[in-house]
This record gives sequence, structure tokens and C-alpha cells, in this order.
Amino acid sequence: MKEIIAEFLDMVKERNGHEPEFLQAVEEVAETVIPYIVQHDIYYGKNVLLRMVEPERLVSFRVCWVDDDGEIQVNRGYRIQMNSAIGPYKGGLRFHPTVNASILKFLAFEQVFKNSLTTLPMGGGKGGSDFDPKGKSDNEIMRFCHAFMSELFRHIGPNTDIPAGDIGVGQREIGFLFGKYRKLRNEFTGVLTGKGLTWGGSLIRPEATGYGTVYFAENMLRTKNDNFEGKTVVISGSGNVAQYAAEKCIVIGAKVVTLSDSSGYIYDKDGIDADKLKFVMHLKNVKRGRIKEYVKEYPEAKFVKGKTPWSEKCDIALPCATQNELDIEDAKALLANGCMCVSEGANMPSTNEAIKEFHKARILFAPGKASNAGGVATSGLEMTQNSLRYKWTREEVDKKLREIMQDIHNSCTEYGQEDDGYIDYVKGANIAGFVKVADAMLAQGVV
Ligand SMILES: NC(=O)C1=CN([C@@H]2O[C@H](COP(=O)(O)OP(=O)(O)OC[C@H]3O[C@@H](n4cnc5c(N)ncnc54)[C@H](OP(=O)(O)O)[C@@H]3O)[C@@H](O)[C@H]2O)C=CC1
Ligand SMILES: O=C(O)CCC(=O)C(=O)O
Repeated sequence: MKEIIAEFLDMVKERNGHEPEFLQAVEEVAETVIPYIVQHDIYYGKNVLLRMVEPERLVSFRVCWVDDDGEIQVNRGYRIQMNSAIGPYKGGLRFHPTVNASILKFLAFEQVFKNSLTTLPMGGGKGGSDFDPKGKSDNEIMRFCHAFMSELFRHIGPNTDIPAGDIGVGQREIGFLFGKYRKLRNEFTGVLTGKGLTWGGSLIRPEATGYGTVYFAENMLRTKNDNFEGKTVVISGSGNVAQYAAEKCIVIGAKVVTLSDSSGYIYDKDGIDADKLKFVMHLKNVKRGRIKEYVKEYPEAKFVKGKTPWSEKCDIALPCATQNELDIEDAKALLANGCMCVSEGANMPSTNEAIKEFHKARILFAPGKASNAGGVATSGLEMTQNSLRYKWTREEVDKKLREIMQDIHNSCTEYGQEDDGYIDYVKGANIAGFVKVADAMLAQGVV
């Protein structure tokens, strides 16, 4: 089996050798899905996985815009349309200086499996730009978003490809993108999700990824007759996902002790309570400030510059910032400190070596494609409401989100439970995600 996997990965490497993040994501999937393919005649010999690692379409384009000093700026925009076998392409847009084809391809590849797991009819895609929103004025953000959409609009549509937010793209950016699309197409459709509540957005979408990550962890803990009550939780990031993961943890009785950004992390031994979190939300979403400002407001907390929070003692870890933010040494530190559950809010935050360490220790570990799927699932619910020209209540959407996270947990258990009862959620998520897409691809023939 090792040789078959190595041969497949060599083929992928030959075509994508310069894309380390994409290769990492493919390797993690191949290690669990190829043994399943080999055991199942309907998939074997059909090159289904080989087809899945090749994007159906990869669009790259120039984005020119004028900054507040009147200087012309040039950025690069992308949309990766990875797989549409089970529905229109769906996935976020990332605006961050590190964005390149490798990062977006890994995200689009993960999205295919994630969207399949949600039980909703959505294919996978991802896009973005190397544009850095940090330090830009609202007017600069608007001009960039309008310039970006002036090309992207050709490639998307409510039945073709429905982008949403990701790092650096929140409701402000979705507003500017939506406004330009509406103007160019002269139509009001659900072409983007994460919209404002008065113009087609869904209740709970802002909260959904963070809440969903916690709901998934609750499902995992339930298998051990355990829950969040009284647990110490370490969270990385302080953006959309981290904020709402923290909010849900606090509500269900856990103590959140850290948040972070790319400058470092804050540790609050007394716990970040609802009022302190309100301060963080204002700091990050309105003032667009840095997390270290937390310690000015709450001097009993400490700021640790340039470090991730994984060396702090906790029961549960929720990595909610970015890819590869938790490596093997971090995994060892978490385990040594007694961490028993890791639920990924970010996409691929743990390296493959760190995941192996968690598995070796037999702790509860959920990969992002399962545990952070609540965001895109609620985007799917936003699309449904847009199609129905209807609006569900907060309670209705939250109930559906909880059910979806439970369904994803059940799928992971179905495909990932081992003989001794241990649930390998990586294996479960990869195979369950694969089966649905592969079946659709086989039914539709070679296209
Ligand atoms: N938004 C959503 O619905 C979904 C998001 N995700 C994933 O969740 C993660 C976070 O996204 P989201 O909260 O939306 O994004 P935001 O832009 O709202 O927040 C991102 C956070 O991560 C930090 N961060 C970004 N890059 C780095 C880095 N290189 N090192 C350390 N910290 C970093 C940011 O700090 P700083 O401000 O300093 O850059 C910020 O605190 C991403 O992996 C995203 O793909 C997954 C599913 C859905
Ligand atoms: O809501 C969406 O469509 C996108 C969410 C996303 O980008 C993700 O799940 O990583």
C-alpha cells in the first residue's frame, strides 16, 4: 500500500512540485483515501483521486486600483474552481499578502471534501488575492474590492460559483464585492454568502464557523461522556472564527485563556469572559487593532510576542488562525500539558506530523474539513434562503447548524472508527467526503 500511495504522490509532485501547501493537503487525503479505493472495486482503476487533485479551472487575473495617495497599485487575483460534481463551486476569498496558487489550491481541495461532508449540494472552490487589507482605509478597501470584482464577475454566478469570506474578507469586503457584482450584472442574486442581514444575509453566518467548531468538539467529547463545562480552552487567532469559538465556549461554561494574532498571543489566567470578549470584538472588528492592546485594558493578562499559544496548559485546543500554525513540537507541548481534545477552526492549522502525534496519543482530534464546516454549511443555508426568498430565525439556523455538525460527526465515525473503538476523524472525514464526490463523478462519466 505504501508504494501505491508514494507512486500517486510522486505523480502529483511532478505536476505541482512548487506548491508545498497543496502537496501537504493531498498527502493527508491520499494516505487515508487510497487504501479505501484499493479495497473498493467501484473506485479502483478509475483515477478518481487523480482527477480530483486537478482543478477544473484556475483563473488568475490582474487587479489594478488607486490608493489614497493617488498611486496605482497592482495585485494578483485568483479563483480556483476545484470540483463541481455535487454542486456549484463554493468557498471563500482570502485577502492576505501570502496568498498564492499553492495556498488557494490546498484550500480549494480541502473545500471539496468539506462541502461534501456538510450534506448540502455544494462543489468546492476558493479564491483571493495577495492584497493586504491591514492598514488600508475603508475607501482603499472599497476600490480594491470593486477592481477585484470587475474581473471575478465573469467567472461566478448563483448557479456557477458562490464565493464568501475567509482571512481578510469579512462583511465589509463582501458588501463592496456584492455592490459591484449587482451593478455589473444588473441583478440581485445570492452570488455571495456572508452578506449583511438587510441585503440577503443569513442569521448565524458570522458565528457559524466558530460555533460549529465547538459543536463538533462537543460531539467528540460526548463519545467520552464528557463536555466543555469547567474545561480550560486555548484558542489561536482573534478574527471571525476565533471570536465566535470563544463566545460559544464561554456560554457553555468553559474558561478561554488565550487569543492571538500574527504578532503573538495574550494569556489571561482568569479567563476571557463575555465582557472581555466584547472588548476584543470591538478592538478587532471596529478599531482593527492588535491583540496586544488587550493587556493595556486588562493588565493582569500577559502578551507573549511572536509566539503561538500551544505551550499554555489546557484541556481543549482550538486552532483558529491559519495553516501550519501548530507543528509537532506544539503537539508534544499540548499533550505534555494534558490536552485531550483538538478541534480545528482554521484550515490545515496542524502539520501532518502534529496530527500523527495526536493520533499516537489517541486523543480526540478533528481536522478542519470536518470541524470548521459549519461556516460553509451555513453559507449553504444562506443560499437556500436566497433561493426561497425567505428568512429563517436565529433559532432555526442554529438548530440546522447543530444537526449538520452532528451529521458530519456521524459520517466521520462511520468511516473512521477503528476496531478498538478509537475514531480517526481524519480518515473518517476524508473517506466520507470522497465517497459522495467520487460517486457523483462516476455517475457523470469522464468530463
Ligand atoms: N471565516 C470563515 O467562515 C471560515 C474560516 N476558516 C478558516 O479559519 C481561519 C481564520 O479565518 P477567519 O477568522 O475568517 O479570518 P480573519 O481574517 O477574521 O482572522 C484571521 C486571524 O488569524 C490570524 N492570522 C492570520 N495569518 C496568520 C499567521 N500567518 N500567523 C498567525 N496568525 C495569523 C490573524 O491575525 P492578524 O490580524 O495579525 O493577521 C487573525 O487573528 C483560516 O484558516 C480560514 O481559512 C475556515 C472555515 C470558514
Ligand atoms: O462560506 C463559504 O462559502 C466559505 C467558507 C470557507 O471558505 C471555508 O470553509 O474555508
